Amino acid sequence: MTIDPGSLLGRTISSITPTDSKALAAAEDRQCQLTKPPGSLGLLEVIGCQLSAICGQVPPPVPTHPVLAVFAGDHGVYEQNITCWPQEVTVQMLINMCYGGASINALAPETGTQIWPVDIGLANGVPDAPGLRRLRVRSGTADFTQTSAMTREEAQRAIEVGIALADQAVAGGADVLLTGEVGLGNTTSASALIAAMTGTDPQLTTGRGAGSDDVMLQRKVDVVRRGIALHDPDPSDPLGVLAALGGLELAGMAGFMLGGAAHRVPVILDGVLSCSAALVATGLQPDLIGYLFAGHLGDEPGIKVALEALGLPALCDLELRLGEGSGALMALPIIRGAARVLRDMATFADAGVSGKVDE
Ligand SMILES: Cc1cc2ncn([C@H]3O[C@H](COP(=O)(O)O)[C@@H](O)[C@H]3O)c2cc1C
Ligand SMILES: O=C(O)c1cccnc1
Repeated sequence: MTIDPGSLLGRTISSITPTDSKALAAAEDRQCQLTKPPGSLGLLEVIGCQLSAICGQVPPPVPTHPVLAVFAGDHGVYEQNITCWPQEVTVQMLINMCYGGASINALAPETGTQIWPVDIGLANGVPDAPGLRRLRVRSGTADFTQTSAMTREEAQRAIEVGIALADQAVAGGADVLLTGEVGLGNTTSASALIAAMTGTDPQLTTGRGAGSDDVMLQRKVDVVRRGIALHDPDPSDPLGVLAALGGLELAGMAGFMLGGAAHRVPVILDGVLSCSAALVATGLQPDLIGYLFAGHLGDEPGIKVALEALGLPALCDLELRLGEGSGALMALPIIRGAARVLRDMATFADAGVSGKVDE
């Protein structure tokens, strides 16, 4: 793997350190002193401890300034008839997000989350729209069944767009980052990335995306197989895998994760697209894993495969199959709740509640 150590990606990778094991142990100790049977808050306790390990403090601060970056990109593999929607829906949905009409716009106010729509790789022109960030690296990927989706340089530049956005978000006060995307055809790219990075058969990583029927689903599996046969991707070279199979928005998400971890800020994954990006990003920097939360399980089979490989539990399952960042948004109150438990609960000693009876 050749990444220039002086590049933004190289510097970001080397600035990420493992999460704080002392703070983790202190948080675990505090969980046992709080007025509840130890472990009774289940995953909420695990999340709280992970938040402490991320920021190095017990209790951890309750995240109050969330930013959801929505990376939009088009896919050359669209040509293989792997989605049942017109390609122009990508740009149309990005514009819809700018004007407040997408699912994430409806869900974000519950947590005060800012939405940052980003053109990182749309195929065609994009009209002006409020809040749109124009950071295009190239105009859509190439069809990965024919050639590489993009060059290594483009893959790195797209990752660096994500890193720079995370830098900007944190500089502006963001204390938790959420990953989102839109890109018709992108579940095919994600299935390919997950299959390649985990060595799993594409039949097990490929799902129906935005509503493929049985025939289209089988075509998607075949397309993924062809892509993997053509490129023979090497999981020890995550940048090469990403360049071969795409997409630009997945690269942007990977960078956003790395950028968050470099600032010791938690990052919430969304569905199958961000899970595929997380495999690439943790391949580039394994210590990233301590900063990631898996927002939800969802319907796409690739999510389960990816989360098992990453070793991350999903925080909830609302049977979502939308993307955009919708599942990450729904997980945020759970993460906030976990931080509040460590901050606001009384200890047995403080509250005068008797401890467990020794047997
Ligand atoms: C109206 C609409 C809004 C969406 N918002 C997210 N997606 C989701 O569906 C797409 C992936 O599914 P596939 O791989 O089957 O094309 C991505 O854009 C993803 O964000 C949408 C899809 C549609 C149709
Ligand atoms: O898991 C997801 O995020 C997802 C599933 C289907 C379509 N688009 C996104």
